Amino acid sequence: MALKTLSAKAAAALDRELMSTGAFSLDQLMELAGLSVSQVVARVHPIKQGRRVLVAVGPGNNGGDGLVAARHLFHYGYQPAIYYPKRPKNDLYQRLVKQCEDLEIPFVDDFPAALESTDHVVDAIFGFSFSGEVREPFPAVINAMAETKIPVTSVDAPSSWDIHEGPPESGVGSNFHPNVLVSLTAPKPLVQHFKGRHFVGGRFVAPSIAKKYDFDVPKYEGIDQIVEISDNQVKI
Ligand SMILES: NC(=O)C1=CN([C@@H]2O[C@H](COP(=O)(O)OP(=O)(O)OC[C@H]3O[C@@H](n4cnc5c(N)ncnc54)[C@H](O)[C@@H]3O)[C@@H](O)[C@H]2O)[C@H](O)CC1
Ligand SMILES: [K+]
Repeated sequence: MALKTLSAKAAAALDRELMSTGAFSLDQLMELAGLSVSQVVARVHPIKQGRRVLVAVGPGNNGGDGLVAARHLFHYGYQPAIYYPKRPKNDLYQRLVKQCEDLEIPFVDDFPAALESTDHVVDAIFGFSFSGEVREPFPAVINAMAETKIPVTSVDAPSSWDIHEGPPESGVGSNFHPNVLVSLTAPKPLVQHFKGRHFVGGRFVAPSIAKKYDFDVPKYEGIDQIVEISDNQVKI
């Protein structure tokens, strides 16, 4: 099966469709997206390789996926820590933070310092709504993720990459190549520039909606929320 990519515009429209005609709430979609991310981390970084996972959380829904993933990882036995410098006031994010606080997951302020004591990193800073040049305080975070030897799993997009064109030619993000990518619902065109392990997650799209948006739902096995795919399965 050839997996088609979704443009940033189509991915945003799909999200709106799932929450209107699809009758999902944002909480539900984010829970399933974050659950997929947690399953990918557990698959690529089994707990015996180290329990500590640093989750970098951005200001939008990509960040929300990261908060959900941190909660699930805690319940699997990992020791997550969360870097969340820009916190919107909205109720959904506040509830996700409270759920993590109740688990005593630490919130850290100094991302480069936190990188010194972790075994894996989740990049949940920006997803399909990222555009332009990376604004403060995120350039130092992207640079640190680009330079570290610790494996990085990016949620939906390597943060700072253009959703269609991939890594910027110069400046922040030009040298950022995460080890693992979890595309949510469908890969975005930037995957043609991505060389690491690639998974699709977000097992919630009805066939009728996928057909309307002209993409294929990958074949998930059993009860898995994720499926690993190879480069030659993706059609740009
Ligand atoms: N259908 C699904 O699979 C679902 C996907 N989800 C995830 O949601 C993101 C998209 O979320 P959205 O809130 O639209 O945007 P982002 O998180 O990508 O980013 C918006 C956020 O970032 C700020 N921003 C944008 N550009 C910059 C910049 N250059 N510098 C600094 N800050 C920037 C902007 O102001 C916003 O605050 C998708 O990728 C999935 O990960 C959902 O969970 C639902 C289900
Ligand atoms: K990301």
